[in-house]
Amino acid sequence: MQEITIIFDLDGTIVDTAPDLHGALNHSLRRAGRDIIDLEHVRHMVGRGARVLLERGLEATGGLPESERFEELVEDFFTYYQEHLSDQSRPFEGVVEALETFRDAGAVMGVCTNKPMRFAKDLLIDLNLAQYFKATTGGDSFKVRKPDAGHIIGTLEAMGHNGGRAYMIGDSISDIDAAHNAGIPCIAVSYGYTETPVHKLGPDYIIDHFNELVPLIRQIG
Ligand SMILES: O=C(O)COP(=O)(O)O
Ligand SMILES: [Mg+2]
Repeated sequence: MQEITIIFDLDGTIVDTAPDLHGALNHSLRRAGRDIIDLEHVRHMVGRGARVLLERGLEATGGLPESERFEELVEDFFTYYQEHLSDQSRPFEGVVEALETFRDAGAVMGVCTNKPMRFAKDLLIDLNLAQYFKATTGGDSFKVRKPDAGHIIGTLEAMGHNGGRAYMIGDSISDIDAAHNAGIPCIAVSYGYTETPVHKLGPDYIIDHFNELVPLIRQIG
């Protein structure tokens, strides 16, 4: 494998975070006197960060409250989620093996997520994944975030990218658009949290299981 740089999305791509996001969202919806939402519905709401997730949850259960109340709920949601980041969230099958293989092959790896940085950092530590990544950037690391090219470019810079081959691996339109906006190819996973199937979102390659990633990258270089 030639020297390669790989940027991974987090939620829905390398870690199945939906169960804990679901738990935190329902905690906040109960606080707001709303109905709770089922897991399948919540899976499709993930992708634009925790704040947008809460916004979407409230919109789906009666609408957004006035802004002061909304900010209180955001704070409460963040506090609860911080304490339950890795209760049930686990790496998808094949992820650890692939990261080991890439590391042994000398690939430089990073994480580019729209999740707030403090959650991303703690979650990767909890799951023993932080060791694989040269840099992690969150939805609040820069002035912009995915799908803006600046989030990918900032992540590449933080990884010390030298201009060689780079790939983005993601599950949503934000990942695919961000990669393309930054001029790098995107490999989409088909099992993630997007409502629209990824084949309709224009990725360069699609994998259905993480164990397809190493052979694919070996093949395309
Ligand atoms: O938490 C989110 O909404 C998005 O996170 P992701 O960018 O890692 O998919
Ligand atoms: Mg994602």
